[in-house]
Amino acid sequence: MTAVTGLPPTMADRKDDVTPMLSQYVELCEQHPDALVLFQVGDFYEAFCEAAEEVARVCEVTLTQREDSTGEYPMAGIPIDNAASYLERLVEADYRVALADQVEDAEEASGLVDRAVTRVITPGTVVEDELLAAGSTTYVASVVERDAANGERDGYGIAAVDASTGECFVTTVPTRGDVREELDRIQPNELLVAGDAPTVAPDGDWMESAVDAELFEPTVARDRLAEYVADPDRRLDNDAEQRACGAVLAYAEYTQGDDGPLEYVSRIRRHDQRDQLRLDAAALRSLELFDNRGPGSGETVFDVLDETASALGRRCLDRWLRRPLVDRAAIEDRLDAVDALVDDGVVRSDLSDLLAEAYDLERLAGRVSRERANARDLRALHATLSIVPELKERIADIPALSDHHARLDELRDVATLIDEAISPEPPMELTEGGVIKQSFDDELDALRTTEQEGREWVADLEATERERTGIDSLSVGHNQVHGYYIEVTNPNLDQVPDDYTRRQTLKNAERFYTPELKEREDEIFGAAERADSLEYELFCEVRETVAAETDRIQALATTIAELDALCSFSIAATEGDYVRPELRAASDDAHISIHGGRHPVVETTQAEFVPNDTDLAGGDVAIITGPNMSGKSTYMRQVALICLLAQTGSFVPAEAATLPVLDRIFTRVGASDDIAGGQSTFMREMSELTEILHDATDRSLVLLDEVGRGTSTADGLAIAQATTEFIHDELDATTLFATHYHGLTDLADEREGVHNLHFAATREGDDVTFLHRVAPGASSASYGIEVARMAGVPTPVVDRARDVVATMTGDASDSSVADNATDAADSHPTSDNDTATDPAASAAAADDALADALAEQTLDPETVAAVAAELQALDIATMTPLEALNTLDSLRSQLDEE
Ligand SMILES: Nc1ncnc2c1ncn2[C@@H]1O[C@H](COP(=O)(O)OP(=O)(O)OP(=O)(O)O)[C@@H](O)[C@H]1O
Repeated sequence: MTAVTGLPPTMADRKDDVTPMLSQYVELCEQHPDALVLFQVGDFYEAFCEAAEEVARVCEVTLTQREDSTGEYPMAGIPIDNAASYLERLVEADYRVALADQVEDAEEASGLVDRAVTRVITPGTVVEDELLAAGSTTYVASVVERDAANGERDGYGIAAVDASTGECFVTTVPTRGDVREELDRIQPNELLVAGDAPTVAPDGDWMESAVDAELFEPTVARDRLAEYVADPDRRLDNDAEQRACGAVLAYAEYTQGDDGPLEYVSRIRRHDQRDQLRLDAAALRSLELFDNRGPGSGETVFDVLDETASALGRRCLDRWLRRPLVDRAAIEDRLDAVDALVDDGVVRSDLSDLLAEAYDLERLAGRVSRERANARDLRALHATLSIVPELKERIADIPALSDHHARLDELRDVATLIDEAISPEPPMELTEGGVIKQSFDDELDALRTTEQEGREWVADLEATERERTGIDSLSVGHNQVHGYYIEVTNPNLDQVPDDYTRRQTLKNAERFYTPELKEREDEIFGAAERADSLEYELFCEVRETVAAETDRIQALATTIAELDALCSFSIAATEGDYVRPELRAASDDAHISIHGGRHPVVETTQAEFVPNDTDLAGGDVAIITGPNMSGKSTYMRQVALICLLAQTGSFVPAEAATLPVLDRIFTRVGASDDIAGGQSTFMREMSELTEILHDATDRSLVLLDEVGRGTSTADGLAIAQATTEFIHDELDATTLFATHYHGLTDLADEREGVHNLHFAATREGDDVTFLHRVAPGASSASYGIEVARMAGVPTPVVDRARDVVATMTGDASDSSVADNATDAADSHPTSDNDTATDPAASAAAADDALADALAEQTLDPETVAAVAAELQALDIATMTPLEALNTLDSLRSQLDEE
């Protein structure tokens, strides 16, 4: 089903013959051709014709038929009071939803109520609290290629804005690969593109939104930016940054109802890739920082570290993990603060308790500035401000937090204003009174007194009139239609005084008013009405005064957020038994030295996690071998994560760690771990490898996990070996390389900086136990068949596989050759064992022998052709390993029969 935006086709056909109300709808639809327009009719947002069908389908609401003087047409509506969940569905279905609200009071409107689009809701610019997860970020981003023809250097300008908090930043990156890396880090919900502008949009989880190319025009963009920063040319690095940033801001303005610049976007930050530890997309993914796609698991590194108490802190932690630091002094500052909080359990828990009372100041500031904050929001702001003095007091004696102490602005003026002006428990509605406190405004107090006195007078009226008239059953009441009345039952009507005027006749009684009651009534309602609207005016004034302090509120939000993130690090460190890493001096090489290191996530899932040491001098390459499932990947990731966490300022899961400040972490996981994607996975693996070989430096950490396995064994090994040699000889990047290519381990003999490490396993009978302990030297057996058996591969296949191994190692008489390969790791803890007893070496020899034998053999060309055709027809990407193994076996037997 194609999406329905703008004017629904059926409505377009009859647009000249619709009621005035629908012609308003037509006009608004035409003004928003890319959005699905929801049109307020009373308490509902309605859509018509094809748009109605779509709303009914996506939101699962009833499709009805509306009939008016011009005919019948489909209509579907969602209740405004409960719109959030429906809007969420529409946005999830990739719609931009334009809300056309009634912008006049229906009772006051003369004729048709005026409507206007007040908000366009899109995945990247949602600001409604109900639609946003607490502590999350929602960015709309855009990427513009630099104009080489214009004398600019190659590269791309990237900008992103979070319309709910006003956070806005730009950066410039040199290559397309870097664009991808930056977008993976930002994780925008929406990416703006324009056909006629040099926008770039790599595939990703974001929704692509086509916008008018004009937004990217250099002069248009610069003019827009000038509304936000004093000197765009100085603040932003180049034309592409300006164009990208101008466009995202224009789009954010459009979605907020096009009321001009967003005041709460008070600064535009520039990120420079060189100022942060760079993580490529593969690293973000495979280190499972934010997303754990592993089977049966769910926790991410973020989850383990997240002990934040507030949404502000959560967002800050997220930012820190996405952008670890490279500035030693800044890292040490954070570590000092965490250290101090680890040492002082009382302050730590007090801080955490206090921070839990902080509301989301970043979003509050956004709402205040957009004039969307209600009285409860201001009270929430006040509640947050009121914890600041105590926060200050708590951290006053901690030197490592002196900067935060100085930055904690109590915003007393704002706090006092809100406290004096806004009722402690105000209603949601702003126009029905109860918002402004007594004694804040004399005129308001006078009006409320008049109202109050009037009501008291009315309350006393019953007694007074009973006495005056002698009618004991006389009562005073009020209803919406007739206002105040005096009710007298029919039997007493003869006692009614002359100044009573009849207002309403009931079955058993008559209702009256007196001139004075009428006068009081006018007074009461007049005063109440004026008071309500005065309250609204006063509220708006207070909100405006607060909005003028947006910068200070945002600065306070940043400080509180940082304190929360630091506190979270200290809690995670205490609970997880982490230590403070020691950073090497800048001049030292990239030597990584970890004692008793652990993987922060895997250790939480294992009853007994085995800690492992790491000692890699800068530029060292560790070739890691070992059976499947023995812990190679976990080990490599734990080394990378320990380095990464240290550079975010966190303590690390180890007994001790002395670490360099890295510039980049690269990870490449061999093909078939990400089978999806269409592109040949091997091709992708190689192009990612290319990036490493171009960009890694002597301060980079490179993790290679089974790189090369997407192609034939010989080619794979050749590539793996050449890669290792290049990294070692040319790049000097510290590298961990997990591989099943045992041939690679020979490199350790040839090159000084190449070491072998292996993971051992023990075997008893058919049972393999993994020790998960890293040891020097190469592993001797791969235990692949054992793992296949443990995974449930049927016995005939396992047995056959053993036979094949046995044949290849030239020992056909012993089908349990794998058993013979007792754990060489235990008996030969170092690799360089005698090749004659090394099954890996004998397997290689067997390979050669088999190849020779095959070469000598004369096979029937027809059979060979048939096997080749069958091989070519295989759709390997969709086969299970078991099917592959069986097919291979059957192909082999066809040749064997020859
Ligand atoms: N140090 C450890 N202590 C305890 N358990 C561990 C340890 N390391 C890994 N494990 C467990 O072993 C499992 C397999 O680890 P991992 O994926 O690292 O193995 P691998 O050698 O990389 O396997 P493959 O070669 O198949 O990719 C992990 O999911 C975890 O449950």
